[in-house]
Amino acid sequence: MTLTSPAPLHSRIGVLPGDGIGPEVTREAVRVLERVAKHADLQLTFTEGMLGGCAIEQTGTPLPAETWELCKNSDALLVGAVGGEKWDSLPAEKNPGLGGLLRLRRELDLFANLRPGLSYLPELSPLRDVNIDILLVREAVGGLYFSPERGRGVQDGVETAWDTMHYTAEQVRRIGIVACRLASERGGRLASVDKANVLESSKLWREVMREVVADFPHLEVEHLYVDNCAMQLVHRPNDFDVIVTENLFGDVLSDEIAGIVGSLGLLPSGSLRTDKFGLYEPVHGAAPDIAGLGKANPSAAILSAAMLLRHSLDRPEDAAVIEQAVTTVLQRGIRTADLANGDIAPVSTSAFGDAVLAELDDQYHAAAVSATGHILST
Ligand SMILES: NC(=O)C1=CN([C@@H]2O[C@H](COP(=O)(O)OP(=O)(O)OC[C@H]3O[C@@H](n4cnc5c(N)ncnc54)[C@H](O)[C@@H]3O)[C@@H](O)[C@H]2O)C=CC1
Ligand SMILES: CC(C)CC(=O)C(=O)O
Ligand SMILES: [Mg+2]
Repeated sequence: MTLTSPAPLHSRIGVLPGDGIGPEVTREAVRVLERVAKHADLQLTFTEGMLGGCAIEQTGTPLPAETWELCKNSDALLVGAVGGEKWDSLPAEKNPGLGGLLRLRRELDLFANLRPGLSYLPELSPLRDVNIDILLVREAVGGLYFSPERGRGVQDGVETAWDTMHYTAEQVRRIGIVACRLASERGGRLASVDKANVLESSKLWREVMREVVADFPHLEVEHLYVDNCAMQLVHRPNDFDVIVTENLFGDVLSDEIAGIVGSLGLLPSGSLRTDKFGLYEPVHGAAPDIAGLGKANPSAAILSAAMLLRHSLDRPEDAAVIEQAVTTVLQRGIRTADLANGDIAPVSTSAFGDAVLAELDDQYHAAAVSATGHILST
């Protein structure tokens, strides 16, 4: 999707690896971008910053001022993941998720969180006959995660906690328009997901979405309650094209889509606004259960780097080369532990990255050869 002006020739990438497997998978994504830069004559500079639990340990806050400066002085951000048991129950401003990553998305107004779920290899799905190409469009700066009223206390003698789901019509409208435009560029089908039989915020969501889709009469539109959508995704996954939904529902449904594709390690994301700036990160979290073991699948991080090239740097061809390289490596049976089965011995995170780099070299070499005809003279 093109939202505005061309990217500069030299681009500054802010890298926030975060916690758990974040640094392991981000390292592979940076290696891939460096290799693409070499082949495709791109000038990229990478500057690393702290976000999340690692930042709390060093500075006492999940989003330190230096990180904020780095973000403001970058053309795009590559993020790993944040969080861990040690910090997850800290109060909002100290919490790696809420006070770190979510705050960053919100303060940078990165409202359009695109989460593509693609059957890179249909056989990886735990379901039969699945071949999906779903784009989940998640509203990312409103809703329950940014409750204007949240809290905990004793009310009428009863221990109580509360969060409030809050949306303005304008917040719904702008994400709705993005989703309709994307659906128009893709398969022409849109599912708007809410819980309008119960929630006031969802009643508004549905009313506004009905108004928005009226301007896109060529789209085939369905409005689904989120519980039904969760079921339909398993029942008829191939029927979905673009799904648009609010923040919490999108968070949950994107993990479900990852499960349908075959692993959380396969789903990338990009959080965009109306200029070229974007934040790119895997859908998965910090996975403390496998952190430091070299077991993490770096595909989601690498594919997020591809999204960065496509959406922030106007390099769709290079993005496609990365996506093809990841697909080819998976097809060759080179897989990390989350995707290996009895017949396939798993490779490490960095070995998977090496295989993607080798594939990139092959693809760029083949493209150069076919452009010059050089192969005929060797
Ligand atoms: N975007 C972010 O920064 C997110 C952070 N989190 C944080 O991450 C921590 C763990 O949360 P969980 O609910 O366990 O979610 P998670 O996404 O980290 O892990 C869920 C399951 O998927 C596996 N998994 C995730 N990514 C993988 C990869 N690349 N390769 C192979 N397996 C992978 C994990 O090993 C785990 O079994 C928590 O502290 C949570 O707050 C959770 C979700 C998103
Ligand atoms: C910090 C978490 C709420 C992030 C998350 O799970 C997500 O954005 O998918
Ligand atoms: Mg999530």
